Amino acid sequence: MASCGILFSSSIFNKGVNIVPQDFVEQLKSVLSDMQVDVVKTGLLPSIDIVKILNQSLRKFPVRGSFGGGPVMVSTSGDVLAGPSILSSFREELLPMADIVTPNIKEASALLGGMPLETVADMCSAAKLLHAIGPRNILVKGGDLPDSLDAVDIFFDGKDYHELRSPRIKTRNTHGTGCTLASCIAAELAKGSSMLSAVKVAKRYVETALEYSKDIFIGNGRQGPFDHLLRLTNSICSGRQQTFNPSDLFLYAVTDSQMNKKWGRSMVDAIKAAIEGGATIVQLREKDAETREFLDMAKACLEICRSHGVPLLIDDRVDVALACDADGVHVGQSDMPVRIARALLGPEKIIGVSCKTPEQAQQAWIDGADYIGCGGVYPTNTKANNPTLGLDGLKAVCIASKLPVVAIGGINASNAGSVMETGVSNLEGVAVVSALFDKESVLAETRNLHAILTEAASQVK
Ligand SMILES: Cc1ncc(COP(=O)(O)OP(=O)(O)O)c(N)n1
Ligand SMILES: Cc1ncsc1CCOP(=O)(O)O
Repeated sequence: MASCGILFSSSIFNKGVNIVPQDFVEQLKSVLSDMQVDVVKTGLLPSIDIVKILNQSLRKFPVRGSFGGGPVMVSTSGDVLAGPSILSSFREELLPMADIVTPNIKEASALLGGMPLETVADMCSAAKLLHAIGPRNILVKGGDLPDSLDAVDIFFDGKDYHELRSPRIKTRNTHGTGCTLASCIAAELAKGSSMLSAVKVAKRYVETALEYSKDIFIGNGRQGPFDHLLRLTNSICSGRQQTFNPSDLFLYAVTDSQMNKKWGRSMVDAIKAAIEGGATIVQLREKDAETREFLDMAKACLEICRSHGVPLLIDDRVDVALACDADGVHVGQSDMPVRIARALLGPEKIIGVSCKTPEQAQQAWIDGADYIGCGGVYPTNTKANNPTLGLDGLKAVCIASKLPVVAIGGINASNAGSVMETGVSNLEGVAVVSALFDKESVLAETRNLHAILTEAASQVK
C-alpha cells in the first residue's frame, strides 16, 4: 500500500470529531472521479476511511518507472504510485483542503517540480513551499535523506519548524510505514491531540514498531511489512504509563503537606498508605514549598508511585514535573496554559486542567488536555475562595466535555456515592484532599472511600 501522505482533519472534521460532513465526501468523490478512481464508500466516513480511500486511489496507479514529467507519488520501495496527470488535482484540489500533508523526500520534490532535496535545510525550504500551496501543516519525511545517521523529519506549521530526529533503524521491514504514520496521526487528532503531538505520537509508534519488527520475516519481496500488533503480542513496559488511562481517575489522591504534618506523617508515608488503600492516581500539591524542596519531595514520591504503577502528577509546576520526569501535571485556569504545557511536556505526559464551565471544558480538549478536574462540587476548606458548582454544575461540565472528568471539592465518604451516581458516562471518579489526608488513618479512609466508589459505580454502569 502506498503512503498517500494526506490527511483531512479538524477543520473538515468539525474540529477533530472524526466524522466527515457529507459535502466534503461529495467534493472528495468528484476529485477522485476526475482521477478515475471509484469511491467504494459513501455517507459519513471516519477519518481513517478517508486515508484508506486515498491510499486505494493511489494504488490504482501502480506504475513502476518514471513518467514524462517525473513521478509524483513514490513509495518507500521506490514504486511510482501516481503520475503527473494527477499532480494538478493534488495541488489545486486536495492539498489546499488538507490540515497536514506528509510527503517523503521524493514526493516533496515531485510536488515542487523536481526540486532537489539533499539536506535538512532543503527539507525546511520544501516544507515552506508546500505550505504556501495551502495545507495547514507539512511533515517532510526524511527517511531517504542521504548520508544521515538519524531519520530526520521536518514539521512546519506555517510559523515554526520542528526537526524531529530518531535513530535510523536498519531493517527491510519498512513496507507501509507512511500509511501507518498518516493513519496514526489521524487517530491521534480524532482523540483530540494537537497536530504536533499527533505527529510525535505517530512517529514514536512507527519507530517502536520498526524496532520491534526489524528482524522478523513476513511475506515475500524486497521489503517486508512491519508488525502493527506489537503491543498485543509483546507487553512493552518502560516502567511508567505508556498512555493515559481514564479509569486511573477513579480515586484521585491530592496531597497536602500541612495536613500530613498535623497528623505526624511524612508525605511519602501518606502516599504509600493512600496507594495501599486503593488510590489510583496521586497529585503532589504543594502551595508553600520552595522549588528545591518541592523537587526533592516529588522525586521521593515518584519512587513510591512508580513502584506501584500509579501515576504521579504535579500540581501547577511544569518545571518540577519535567525535572523529575513525573507522569504529568495538573494546571488551573490561571496557570501555565494547557497548549504550552503540552508543548513543553510532549505528547505522552498526562495533563489535567481545572474547569468550572462548559466553555472551559471544550477549550481543554482543543488545547490537548487529557482530563478535566471539575469543582468545587461541594464547599471546601482546603482551597480558599473556590466557588461551589454543585452536582448540576458538575453535570453541565461533564456533558460539554469530550474528555474524562474527575470531580473535586468537599468530597468525602458521605457524599462520594451521590457524585458517582450522577450518571454521566465520562465522570470517571473523585479527587480528594482532606477526606484522606486530614484524617488519622490514610489507609483506612482510602479503603473505605474506594469501597463506596466501587459500590456506586456498580449501580450506574
Ligand atoms: C484533580 C484536580 N482538579 C482541580 C484542581 C485544582 O487545581 P487549580 O485550579 O490549579 O487550583 P490549585 O490546586 O492550584 O489550588 C486540582 N489541583 N486537582
Ligand atoms: C484543589 C481544589 N480544587 C477545587 S476544590 C479543591 C480542594 C479539594 O479539597 P478537599 O477534597 O479537601 O475538599
